[in-house]
Amino acid sequence: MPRVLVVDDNQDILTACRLCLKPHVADVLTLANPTELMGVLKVNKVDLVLLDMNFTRDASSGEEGIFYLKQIIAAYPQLPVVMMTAYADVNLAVRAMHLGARDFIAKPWDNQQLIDAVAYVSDNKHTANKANPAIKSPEAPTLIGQSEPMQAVQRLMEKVASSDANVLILGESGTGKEVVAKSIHRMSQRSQQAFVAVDMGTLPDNLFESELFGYRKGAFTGAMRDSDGRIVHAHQGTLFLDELGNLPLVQQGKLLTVLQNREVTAVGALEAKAVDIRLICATNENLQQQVLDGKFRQDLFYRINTVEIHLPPLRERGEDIDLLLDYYCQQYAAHYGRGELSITASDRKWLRTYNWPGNVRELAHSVERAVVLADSDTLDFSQLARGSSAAMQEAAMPGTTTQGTAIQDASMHNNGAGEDEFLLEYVERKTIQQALQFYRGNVSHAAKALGLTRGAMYRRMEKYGL
Ligand SMILES: Nc1ncnc2c1ncn2[C@@H]1O[C@H](COP(=O)(O)OP(=O)(O)OP(=O)(O)O)[C@@H](O)[C@H]1O
Repeated sequence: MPRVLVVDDNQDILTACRLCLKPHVADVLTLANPTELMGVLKVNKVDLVLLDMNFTRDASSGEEGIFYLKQIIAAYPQLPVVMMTAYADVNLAVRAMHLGARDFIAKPWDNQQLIDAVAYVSDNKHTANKANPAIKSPEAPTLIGQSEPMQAVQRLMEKVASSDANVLILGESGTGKEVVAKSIHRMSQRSQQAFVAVDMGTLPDNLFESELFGYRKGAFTGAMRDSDGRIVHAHQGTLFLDELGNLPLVQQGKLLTVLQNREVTAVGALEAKAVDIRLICATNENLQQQVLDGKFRQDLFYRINTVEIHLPPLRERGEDIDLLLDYYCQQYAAHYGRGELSITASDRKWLRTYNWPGNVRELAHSVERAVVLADSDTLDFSQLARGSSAAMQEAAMPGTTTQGTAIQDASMHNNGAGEDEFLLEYVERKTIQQALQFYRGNVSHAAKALGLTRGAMYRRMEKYGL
């Protein structure tokens, strides 16, 4: 049973959470002052954090909640965080989940919803959100792909795996750079050692050194014990630095020193520690151009790109689209306990020509959504098709595809990549469901709480089959 920390500056909410959760979890810790959050996490073992979005200092923007969420994720990437939002905060909930919150619950909730949310996240604590798992588990999904460009990638991976050469993986977002990194690790002689992934894109500047190099007790306020950094964790294994293109120049210099000397000095330490790591980096930026623009150090670039692997975008992988559709259809059908599901020939034809801006990640999410929403044993991709034509229309004539309310506003900001769309729909559906449950099925009350007209509410209920 999990130990839960509830962070909210409203004492009534803390008391209500404690009373409601106590019989269902190992322990409930409560904290009214969020500035003490990181200190509390340092000295208490906690399995889940329930974090309010809106603190009184900054009552309505949610920025403070986002700020604390980022802090937790940077310092404790595996710790699940469930955000507590208000009904109108659909945008914020989507943003928080993008940043790595595992789930959200909208206020006001009824007790069962709170208990269910905590139980769900603790049961699924290993199914990490994409933005969250900075130290990622080494079980890599199979790299699916038979197309000519993917066969070339496979051949290169096999060659490079047996060496200790540094590898730079380049490709658009969602093309599978992390899957490739994990596969190389698995095929390498280091496979029995750690695979440590660090998302440089979400690592705050001020935590760069302490996270990567570690720190000694007393090195700075709050450093209450010695801590090894991620590089030491990866000793004898593989260190995967994701989103390297975003690293500021000063930090590039520090990283280069470690790579050159093959040793790290923890913050506050007098002596360096020798490390033996295999380095794999990934980025969707054009690093060569960044070198030319003076944004990326040339010496670091040469050190990390001993072997470069270019992952082609999904739209250039031809028959792989069919393979991936089948693979994910099977996976999700099994996961959601559905029987055999199929995709019509005409849908397949369209899916082969769709340009998949979010690449394999978008395909996986689209199939998952279609499986979840399937009313028959044939998957329906019309939502994806509608989304893509709306996005094209929006690109051609901005402003023509959007309307008014809080919930509709949220979709305006998220009409781009498939992942955003998926999260938005998840958040929207769950918020509506929760409001209906809270108001015991009274549509008018729920619609009012959500800031929707009854018509808009019914349209959404129909869309989500509620
Ligand atoms: N060839 C593939 N076969 C099966 N699954 C894949 C493949 N490529 C990617 N995926 C899946 O697609 C999703 C995105 O992959 P991954 O995170 O490796 O992409 P990425 O290029 O690292 O993205 P980003 O640049 O956004 O970090 C994951 O769920 C991954 O399992």
